Amino acid sequence: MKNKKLQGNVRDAAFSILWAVENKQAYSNLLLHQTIESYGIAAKNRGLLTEITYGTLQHQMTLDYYLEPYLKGKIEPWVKTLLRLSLYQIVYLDRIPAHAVVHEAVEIAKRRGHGGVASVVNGVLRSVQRNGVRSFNTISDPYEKISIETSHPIWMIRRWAEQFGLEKTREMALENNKTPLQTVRVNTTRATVEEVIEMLESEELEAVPSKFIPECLIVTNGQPARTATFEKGFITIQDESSMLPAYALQVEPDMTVLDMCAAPGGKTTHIAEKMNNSGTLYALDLHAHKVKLIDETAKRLGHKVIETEVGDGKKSVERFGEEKFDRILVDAPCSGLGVIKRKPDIKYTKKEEDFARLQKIQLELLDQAARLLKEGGILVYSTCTVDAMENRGTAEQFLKEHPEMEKIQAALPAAMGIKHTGFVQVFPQDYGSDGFFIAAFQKTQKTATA
Ligand SMILES: C[S@@+](CC[C@H](N)C(=O)[O-])C[C@H]1O[C@@H](n2cnc3c(N)ncnc32)[C@H](O)[C@@H]1O
Repeated sequence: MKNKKLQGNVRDAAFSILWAVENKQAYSNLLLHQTIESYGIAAKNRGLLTEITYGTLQHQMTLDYYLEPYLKGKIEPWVKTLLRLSLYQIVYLDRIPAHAVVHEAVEIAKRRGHGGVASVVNGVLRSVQRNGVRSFNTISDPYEKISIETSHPIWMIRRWAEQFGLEKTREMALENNKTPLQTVRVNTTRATVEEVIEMLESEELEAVPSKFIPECLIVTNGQPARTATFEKGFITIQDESSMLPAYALQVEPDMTVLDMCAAPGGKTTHIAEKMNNSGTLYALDLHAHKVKLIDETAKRLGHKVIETEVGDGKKSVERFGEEKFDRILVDAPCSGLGVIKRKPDIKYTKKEEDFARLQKIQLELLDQAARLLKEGGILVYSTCTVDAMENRGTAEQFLKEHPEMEKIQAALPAAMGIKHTGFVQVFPQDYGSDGFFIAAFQKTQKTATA
């Protein structure tokens, strides 16, 4: 394939992102921002670029199922990528005329390949246009049907169905293909929710309060990250589920708190707000470049209690000593299956063997946290994933290994109406937020080895 990009062209830009995701295992969300810059995509076309890129990734397996009967012989992988993104527009986007999609695809095929490739692309897309796409009704296996219909790998569907049932799995997989809500957290140390709504309105955005979390706003129109309200530190971009750990921690001013896996600092800064900026809040992360992001956000928001550090949570007893903290959050590195809506590439890059490896890391981090915690202190373990082994399995294993720790009910906002027995799995379809897991523990006695 020739590397002949066409500046300013939305489809060519989408193609280059999708090809890099597939070919170089690049992350779509990071690439999207870079590509908007490098291609010089006009502001009015950015929404379309996002829609085509994410939509094609979200529906990739479904698109392949639709394409298969039309592909004769061997086809180069990049041509398949081009066909997927073109078919996505024909099948899923009503407002774009099919002939325009075919024309653009043929132009890209000519520029990046040659006349022969262009004629294959033209032939396939015109045949689909004429004959339509096949239905899922001929797929008799229920797991395979959900897998193809919602474009999730079959192992993931089987695994979820075994853990949560087929119906819940289907609901979750369908939800994962929806556009995520845009939510922001109001910096309550600086302004009230009402004041922030007014500020956003004065910048021509529309925002409504969430039904579940008092400081959460749902932005229904506009880009909050590009506002003065954001720049001046009145809001943080954060998913609603990610606002739960700061509640579960039950922090109070003047406490000593550790956020063990803190970057980029979404939860650290929320905890600082709940501490009303009084006390000490250590924010640790393994990666220096990510710790910088916590510093930047804390500065923007005007938070003074946060002490950032680059360090390995697995060695944090060595660093801080035992029984030092009133509260600890372990927002652990995880498989991320709760954020598929935002990062659809996760569906295709995760492997089933990842869960055991992640569980091992999480248990090591939690083990350190138990030792760092003062008697009577609270530890919250959270992940942005939906997997029973990784979440509940880790929490249960942790309790087995730590008789000094007791499971307690996570203190979550009452409006969420969560009836739980100590561990909370939020599914993406429950509130339209990310899939998320929270477990809270209290230390009932000193660590035996202390
Ligand atoms: C789920 S993210 C944390 C998100 C963060 N709590 C927030 O709300 O913005 C997990 C983080 O754990 C960090 N991490 C991974 N292994 C770690 C370790 N051994 N010690 C400390 N941090 C680690 C990663 O760099 C990553 O930033």
